[in-house]
Amino acid sequence: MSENILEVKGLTKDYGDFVLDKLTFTVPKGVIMGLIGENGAGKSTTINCILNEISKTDGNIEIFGKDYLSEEIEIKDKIGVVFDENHFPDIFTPNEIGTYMSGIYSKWERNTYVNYLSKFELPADKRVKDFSKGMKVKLAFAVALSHKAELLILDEATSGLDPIIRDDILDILIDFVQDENHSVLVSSHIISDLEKVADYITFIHKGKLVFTHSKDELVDNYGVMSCGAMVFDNLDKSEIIAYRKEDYQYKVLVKDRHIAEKKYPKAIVVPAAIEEIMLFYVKGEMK
Ligand SMILES: Nc1ncnc2c1ncn2[C@@H]1O[C@H](COP(=O)(O)OP(=O)(O)OP(=O)(O)O)[C@@H](O)[C@H]1O
Repeated sequence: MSENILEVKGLTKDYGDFVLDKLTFTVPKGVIMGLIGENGAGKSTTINCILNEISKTDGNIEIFGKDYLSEEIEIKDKIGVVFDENHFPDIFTPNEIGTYMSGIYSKWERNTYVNYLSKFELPADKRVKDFSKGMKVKLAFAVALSHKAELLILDEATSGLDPIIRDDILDILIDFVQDENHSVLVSSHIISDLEKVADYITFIHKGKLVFTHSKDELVDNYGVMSCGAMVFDNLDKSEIIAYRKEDYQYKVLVKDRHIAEKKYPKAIVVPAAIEEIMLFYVKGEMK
């Protein structure tokens, strides 16, 4: 059995004016993979292709070592999904949704579901149409976490939640992957949340993969160097990912801050936060 829960190889979706272009990344067992990118980068397109909600133009996707298209029912049974919009018919109550889900998922756990409804303070007998947006998302989490899923796929799911419940959800995700057999693929604009919990980060920009790295590798190695024009002019192009010119100095994103520190003692080099790395790639200039 593969050590990867999800393998995406050369995934391409051509919308004409937008192309998700030969995206390749893997989600190993036991990890939380954060998917980042600007608005319109292609995160939802990637997730929708993975879930076969839209058809791909090209490429290969394997989940649990299997081709989605040939074993969709078995695979869907083991995936918990939360989007930022409501999944459930408005006229149902959480109790009715629980009954319905027990017929959908082979490993539905009513007690777990009832416990999550209580933990998330969701009224079991109120219709979903009268729920707030955050309550609907919490309900989707309760369902996703109550059928012994092995893979959670969350598309911008936590953005509408308050910081307290978001923190609870992050703890739940960390717990979820503890047994080393479960994984999470989570897209989010709240990069600080991903910084807290993700083991890997996959970054898409304008439909193309920028990188897929372990978070430790990013945090340990990437750096932002502040320097004057003289140092900047002498920098080797190959050492720089991108730079931004400020009033009196240059800010430069470097892949290996330890090398930069030694080589340019006059410059100040600090670790790069993931949000900064993303900003440099999207808004920075290349030398
Ligand atoms: N059904 C569609 N037909 C044509 N183009 C589409 C369709 N769905 C998405 N797109 C295009 O694909 C591109 C990527 O959109 P996508 O929703 O994947 O981005 P995203 O990274 O999830 O963005 P956001 O952070 O804003 O949610 C956009 O240019 C969008 O217009």
